[in-house]
Amino acid sequence: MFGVSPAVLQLQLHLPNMHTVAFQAYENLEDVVARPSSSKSMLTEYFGMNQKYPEARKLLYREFPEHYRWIAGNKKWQPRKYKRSQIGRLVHAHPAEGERYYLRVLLNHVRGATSFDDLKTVNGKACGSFKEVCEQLGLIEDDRTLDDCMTEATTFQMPTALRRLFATILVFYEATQIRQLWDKHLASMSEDYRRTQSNEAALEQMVLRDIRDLLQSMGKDIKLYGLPDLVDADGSSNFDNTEVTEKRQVKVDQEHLDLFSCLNNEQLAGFNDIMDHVTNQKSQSRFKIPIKLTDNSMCGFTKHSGMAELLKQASLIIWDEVAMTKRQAVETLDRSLQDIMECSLPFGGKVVVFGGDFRQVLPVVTRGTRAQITDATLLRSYLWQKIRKIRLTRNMRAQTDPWFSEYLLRIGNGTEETIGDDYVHLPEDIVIAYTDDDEPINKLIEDVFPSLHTNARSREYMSTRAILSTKNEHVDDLNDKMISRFPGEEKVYHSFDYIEDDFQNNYTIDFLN
Ligand SMILES: Nc1ncnc2c1ncn2[C@@H]1O[C@H](COP(=O)(O)OP(=O)(O)OP(=O)(O)O)[C@@H](O)[C@H]1O
Repeated sequence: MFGVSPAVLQLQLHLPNMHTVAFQAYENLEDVVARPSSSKSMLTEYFGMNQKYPEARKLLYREFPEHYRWIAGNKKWQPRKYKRSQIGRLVHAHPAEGERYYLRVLLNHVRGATSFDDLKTVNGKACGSFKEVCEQLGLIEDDRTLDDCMTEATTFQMPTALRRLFATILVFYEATQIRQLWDKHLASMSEDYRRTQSNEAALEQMVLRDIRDLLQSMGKDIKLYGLPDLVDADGSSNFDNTEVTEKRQVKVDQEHLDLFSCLNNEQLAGFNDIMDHVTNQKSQSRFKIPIKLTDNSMCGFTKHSGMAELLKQASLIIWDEVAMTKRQAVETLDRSLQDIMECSLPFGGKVVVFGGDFRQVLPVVTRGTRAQITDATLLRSYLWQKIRKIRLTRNMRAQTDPWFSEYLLRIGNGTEETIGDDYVHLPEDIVIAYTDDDEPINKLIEDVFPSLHTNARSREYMSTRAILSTKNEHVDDLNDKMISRFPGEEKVYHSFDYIEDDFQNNYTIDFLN
């Protein structure tokens, strides 16, 4: 329930010749590269405009969209006839990206650059890198910047993100005062561990171990950086690794354990069946499955990572709502577990429990046919035959309404009488009659959100009801109608784009809004 005004245009940011070029799969790459438009981007054309028009040079790159319109099809900037409120935002660049980050700093401060080389020239003298230009113009200061970077990050990032940032700084920056940086930021980097560990030495070891693992994943050794000694630096671990420690610390609510006594017969039989296969402790998990799935993809953790260790130790893996998961994701986990466990049984011999209902939502296959969607489900996997099926058929959610519960089951099982092939008759009491005006929508809102005006501030009331819709435009329409029924005045919150005396570029736009 919010809007952004004025509209924002994302501005491309790239080093020379590193911009993206779109092409069709069937096109010849040499032809694509030779095409004149392939060498153009928002940034190169911004330089081009500065070469041609002196008035353009008064603007920063990010101010450009307020005065010029980007014509994406022709890849060119065109002066705006009417001033329309659109503002530009340079896409984010992390300091660890090096030159691209410094290019971003420069574009945010230098007006009228006519080329990358022009941007690299200070007082007529060519510099070797964008970083050097930033230093010459006083836009960055080395170690202080790193300290500022960590300090800024502590205000809005979680300790895990801070540890990653610290490791990144070590790898990508030639920081000279690493130990001071460590001492100053250790407390923020260990904040999450502090909840379960009060011993300072042990805390320091926990953070060090994380940093070691992060550095290792970037191909570096923690011993290079002069940090405090790591007790288990040789790998003879006195401690478990982070993933295992965290999961072992998860406390299960008594309330949840007590649910066991309420299980119905089917549920109890299923529970016993599963527990027969499991001896030790439960563990739910996340697997770092890659987004692009192929028949050979593997999970994104290495065999010696914390995640692999956690999976090795897990007695049970639960994967819920598997009906909407592409089978390739499950097959990826199968391959990875076989690899980790060095065992060719399905899932490397681990007990995996899948929950789901194929009568509910199936996987999303973009513009897929019915056959392609079905093919993406676990039902079509080589694994399906090997999976033991436990069926839960009693509807416990609607048990106070046996008629509705039976009705849903009949629809799910395809035994409810249909009109044509696809339509079923809905009971009158859940239908709102359609008329050509706003009346049905108003009635829907009143049925789902009765007395909205008086209840709008109740968290319980607002969080236990929702209206679902098929299209965004309907959602926007419903939102507008509902907001107009809210008590109180509408408020507009403004964000700030820059801090006036921020000469060191400590507060980037992304941080401010
Ligand atoms: N044995 C039981 N006794 C009482 N209530 C139960 C029992 N089993 C389930 N329920 C209730 O039924 C509702 C549905 O349970 P649950 O979410 O576990 O079902 P589900 O099959 O996973 O649902 P979905 O199809 O949405 O995934 C919950 O409110 C739960 O508390």
